[in-house]
Amino acid sequence: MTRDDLFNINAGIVKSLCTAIAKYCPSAVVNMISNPVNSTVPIASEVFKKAGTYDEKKLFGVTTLDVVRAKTFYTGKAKVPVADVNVPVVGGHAGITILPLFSQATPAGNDLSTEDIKALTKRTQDGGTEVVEAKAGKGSATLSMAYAGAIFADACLKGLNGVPNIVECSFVQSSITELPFFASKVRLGKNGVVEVLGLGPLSDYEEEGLENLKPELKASIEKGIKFARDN
Ligand SMILES: NC(=O)c1ccc[n+]([C@@H]2O[C@H](COP(=O)([O-])OP(=O)(O)OC[C@H]3O[C@@H](n4cnc5c(N)ncnc54)[C@H](O)[C@@H]3O)[C@@H](O)[C@H]2O)c1
Ligand SMILES: O=C(O)C[C@H](O)C(=O)O
Repeated sequence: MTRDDLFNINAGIVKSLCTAIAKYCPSAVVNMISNPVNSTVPIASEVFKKAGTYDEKKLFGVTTLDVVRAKTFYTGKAKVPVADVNVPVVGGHAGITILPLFSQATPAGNDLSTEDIKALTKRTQDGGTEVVEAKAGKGSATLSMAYAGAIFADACLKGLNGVPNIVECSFVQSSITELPFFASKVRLGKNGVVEVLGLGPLSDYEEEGLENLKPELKASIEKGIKFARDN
């Protein structure tokens, strides 16, 4: 099962929860973790627009798990201390839409080959599946989810409390590509998003990944918008 297969069940749940958010806590910061995030965030935006409460600075898709995975796998290969590692992950939160930018990873892992980078990228994209397969029929990808969710929620709270320079990757309304929603580094502040940061310099491999992910991500976004408008 892919995250997209969850659409039929979760789209309606997300829509009803967002309808309640619009009614009872219309100015809340909403961290959307329900899958498929690439569609549920657009669903939420449509529900909030219809209710007149949409604030694009306060709607986030949680993609932190992809960053946690990219950092962990990179650390293992690059032999650098995990506590110091940073890897931006952009695009979306499903399969090839997850695009880790290992060319921007810090500290740099200078001796990583192109094949290493390709393998790390694939492993990050398939991180959830790897857990599901390891559990061998005993359930979903329940590894490090709470950890990732807590990192992102904590960053949002720090931003809301005025702590400066809080930056995390998240799937947000965006104009850094032609797609209306996109995950990239986002600066967080007292009202949610302060700034959606650009992608920075990409390697040829990442440029190719970026172009390859756009059709799937576009379709998932449009599917969410259509669902919200038709239901
Ligand atoms: N974005 C991410 O990184 C990420 C990480 C973890 C989980 N997820 C997603 O989060 C969702 C939840 O995963 P989980 O592991 O916590 O699942 P879970 O089954 O443990 O929990 C789901 C909860 O939703 C409740 N629920 C069901 N229908 C509801 C409704 N109509 N209204 C309100 N609540 C309802 C259930 O009672 C249950 O408590 C899934 O869509 C999963 O794919 C995403
Ligand atoms: O895939 C899931 O079910 C949860 C989460 O989105 C993940 O990346 O593991």
